[in-house]
Amino acid sequence: MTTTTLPRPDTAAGDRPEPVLSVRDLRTAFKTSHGIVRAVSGVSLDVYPGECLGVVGESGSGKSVTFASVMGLVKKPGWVEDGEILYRGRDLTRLSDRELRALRGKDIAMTMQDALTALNPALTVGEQILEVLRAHADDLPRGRAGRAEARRRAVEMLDLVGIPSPADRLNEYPHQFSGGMRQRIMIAIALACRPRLLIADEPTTALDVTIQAQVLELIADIRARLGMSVVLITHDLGVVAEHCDRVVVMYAGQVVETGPTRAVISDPKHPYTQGLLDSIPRLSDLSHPIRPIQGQVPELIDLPPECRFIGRCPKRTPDCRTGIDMRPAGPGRAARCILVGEETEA
Ligand SMILES: Nc1ncnc2c1ncn2[C@@H]1O[C@H](COP(=O)(O)OP(=O)(O)OP(=O)(O)O)[C@@H](O)[C@H]1O
Ligand code: NI
Repeated sequence: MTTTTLPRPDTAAGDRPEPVLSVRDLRTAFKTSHGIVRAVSGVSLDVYPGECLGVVGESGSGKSVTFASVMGLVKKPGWVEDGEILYRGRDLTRLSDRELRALRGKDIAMTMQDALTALNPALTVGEQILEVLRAHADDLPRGRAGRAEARRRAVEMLDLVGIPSPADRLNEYPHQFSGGMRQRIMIAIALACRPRLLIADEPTTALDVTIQAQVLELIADIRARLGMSVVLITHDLGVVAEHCDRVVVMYAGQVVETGPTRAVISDPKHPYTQGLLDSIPRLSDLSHPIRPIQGQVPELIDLPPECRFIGRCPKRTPDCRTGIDMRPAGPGRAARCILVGEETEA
């Protein structure tokens, strides 16, 4: 398939700076006993300085694998087959493990979907933050002064994420914290070296609604204070609507729609995005009944070239069998649907 050229985001407000992160035509696969699972097939996206980008899609659409690829954390039987991952102009797919380790935490940090398994149960939260600081903070003095300074920063981080009495709680283990607090701790660890880019993978799935809102507010607040970019991975378009400047909608390992959040939500161009909207009570037009998208995500093995949404699409036509690349769909927008061009011309 040809390389997808994404339109630049709306530049009406002035020229956009260069993206912090540019993913181009990324392909990541897993070898399984059933065949090769193509979890990510040709994903392209950009993250701009200071923005919050939402990445949304149902379970299994390839959100986590896309960003595990960015972090160089895809493990066997998986591998990155092809594509470019440009971080401030450097292609991360060409870096050695050592160079990638140096970058992780310091430049790009990711909080994992499952806070309990991502934290080390055998180390206190203080030790885990100090580990990151020791590995990356090159401005720390040597010896005792350095240790004291690292500790001070660890307390500051726990305080920043809203953990009460941070100096005391530094010496506690992950299991001594609630689910919401563990998510905060993971964010504290991720932020310890003040990365330029934070990738938050489903930071709120396991949390109750009030705590969810708190964690998202916290990320927004820190983003504003530290001026970093955030990628918020979620299956909840409602979360995207509230917190993200732009959105990337993924389906079956591909990007199917991208654009400024407000534009995409008020006028979705891809039937899958429309389907996601209709399945969310808060966002769907209340004059229509709320309905989940019928059918299932196709198995990602030996997929034909046709549109991957064809089996579930209420608007499918015989032409959808040929498959399609992303098409421009308005300022800063693109969608992978043959109806897009026709609609604009009509
Ligand atoms: N270790 C693995 N072995 C085989 N296939 C895998 C593996 N990890 C992921 N996959 C495949 O990649 C697909 C995409 O997974 P991914 O975790 O990226 O989805 P996701 O969009 O993050 O979903 P969720 O919302 O459930 O987190 C999965 O459906 C699965 O088929
Ligand atoms: Ni995931």
